[in-house]
Amino acid sequence: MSEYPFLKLGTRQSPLAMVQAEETRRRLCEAHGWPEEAVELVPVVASGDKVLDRPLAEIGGKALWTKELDAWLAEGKIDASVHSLKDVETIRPEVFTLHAILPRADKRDRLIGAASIAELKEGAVVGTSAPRRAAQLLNQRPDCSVVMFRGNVATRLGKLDAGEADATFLAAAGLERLGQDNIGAPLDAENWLPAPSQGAIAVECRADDARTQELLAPLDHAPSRAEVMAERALLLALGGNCHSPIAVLCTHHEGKLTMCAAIFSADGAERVEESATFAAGDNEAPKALGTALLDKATPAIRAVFDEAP
Ligand SMILES: NCc1[nH]cc(CCC(=O)O)c1CC(=O)O
Repeated sequence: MSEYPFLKLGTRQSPLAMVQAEETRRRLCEAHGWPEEAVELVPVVASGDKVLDRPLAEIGGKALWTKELDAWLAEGKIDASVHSLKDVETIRPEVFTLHAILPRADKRDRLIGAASIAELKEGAVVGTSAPRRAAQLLNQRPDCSVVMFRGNVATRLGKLDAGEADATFLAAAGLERLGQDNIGAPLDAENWLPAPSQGAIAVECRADDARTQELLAPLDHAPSRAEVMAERALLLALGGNCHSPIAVLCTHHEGKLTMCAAIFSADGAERVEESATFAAGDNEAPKALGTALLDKATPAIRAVFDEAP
C-alpha cells in the first residue's frame, strides 16, 4: 500500500520541459529524502506547442504556454507546474505563486551556424521568431535577414540542417539541459543580451496551498530569484510582452545586482541601453531603469512599446 505520489508536478511535454521537470523532481526527492515515485510528472500538451507556423505574438502570446497547466493547477489536478520562466507572462493570476526559482543555468544565447555575430556571412539568413533576437541581430548586422523559426529545440536544429537558414539562436540553458551544449558558440554579454529570465526554471503552485509551498521552499535559490524578479520588474515597467524587443541581463554578486538592458526599434535599426547596480530585492531600481530607457528611446523605439497591447 503506497501513498505515492506525494506531489503531482505538471509540465509541458516537450523534451526540454520534461528534462526540466525531471530536474525539479530530482531536487524535491533529494530535499525530502523521497524515492522517485513520490513525485509524479504530469505532461500536458500546451497550445503553444500545437500551432508552430505563426509567431507566438500573433496567436495569443506567452499565455499559450501556461493556459492548460494553469487550468489543471487551479482545478487541483496537479499540485505545481514547472515552467521555463522566460516563457511565463509577467502578470500571473493572483491565485498562483512562483514559489521556487531553481539555480539559474547559463543565461546566454548560443549562435548556431557561425562562430560569432561578426562572422555570419554577408547577407546571412537567420532563423528566429523572437523579436529580441531579430532586432538585436539586425542592429549589429543590417545586411542579414530573419526568417521565422518556431518549434522545440530539435525542430529548430532540424530546420537549420535542412537549409532553411544559415544560422539560428538557442538558449545555452536549454541546450545544456538536453546534453547538447557542444552546439554553437555562446554570445557574451558585452555584445549580446539574453531574454528576461532566460535559463531560469520556476515552480508555481496555488497561493492557498501551504503544504505544497512548504515542500517547494527548499528548492528556491535566492540569488537566482533576485535576478529574475528584477528582470521581470523591468519587463513590467516597460509594459513588455512577447512582441517586445527587450534584452536584459541581471547578475547577482554579494547581495548586489548589476542590470544591463537594451530596447530596440522593431527593425533593430535603433537601440538604447542602460545599466545600474542596486541591492538584491530592490524592485524600484529596475522600474527606474525602465523609465530611463523609455526617456532615452527614439520615436521608433517608443512606438514598439506604445503599441504593446
Ligand atoms: N522560447 C522557448 C524557450 N523557452 C525556454 C528556452 C530555453 C531554456 C531557458 O532559457 O530557460 C527556450 C528555447 C530557446 O529560447 O532557445
